[in-house]
Amino acid sequence: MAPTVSVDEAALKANVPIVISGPSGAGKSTILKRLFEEFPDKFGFSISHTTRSPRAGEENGREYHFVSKEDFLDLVDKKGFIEHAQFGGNHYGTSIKTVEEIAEKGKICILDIEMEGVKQVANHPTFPRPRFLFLSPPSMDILEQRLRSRATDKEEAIQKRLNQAKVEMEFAESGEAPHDKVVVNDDLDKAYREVRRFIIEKPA
Ligand SMILES: Nc1ncnc2c1ncn2[C@@H]1O[C@H](COP(=O)(O)OP(=O)(O)OP(=O)(O)O)[C@@H](O)[C@H]1O
Repeated sequence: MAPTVSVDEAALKANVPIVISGPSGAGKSTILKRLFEEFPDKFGFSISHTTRSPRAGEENGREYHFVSKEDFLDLVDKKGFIEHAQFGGNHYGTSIKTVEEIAEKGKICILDIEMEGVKQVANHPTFPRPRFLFLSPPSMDILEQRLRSRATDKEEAIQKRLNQAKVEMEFAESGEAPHDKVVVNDDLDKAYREVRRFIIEKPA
């Protein structure tokens, strides 16, 4: 058994990371963009590791930390990822070190993670529990309208996202979900204020 990587618990407790999740199209990017614009120095957005090759214009350490499959799997063994997954033959993961370095700079790390990753973070053996925020669309119909008007996906991709959204909503409503707060993104300004309050105001 490989030894597990060490964790800077003090830094992660002083600046508790925030995990934001929610179906594709719920508005996570829109709300986070606003938050980073309003507070340019307060947050860090974690950069993932991947085994896929860099695309033209991508830089190691900017879009991703590009690593070999061997190094990736070695870090998996050492429990060095708070969550990781495989898509299309490539591995992707969020390392403890990346999140920790943001906390050590006195910033709050914001993690935009999908449902399976959320489960892994919540069940990680050594990583201190972050705070979990779920962003929900007001309804499936409105989610569908937003995905269509975003106009970034083909029909098949939209159907896939909607099916996955149902699974995510069911999980969020189940007792197993770790979410500390659910924000419904109906009116964008209102949802933004709720997200900001949750993120900025630490729990008592
Ligand atoms: N409250 C809102 N009212 C109307 N439209 C909204 C609202 N919030 C977000 N949108 C729009 O919905 C679309 C989806 O939002 P966004 O891309 O931020 O979702 P996301 O959760 O980041 O999705 P993904 O996980 O696929 O990146 C965008 O076109 C955005 O402008």
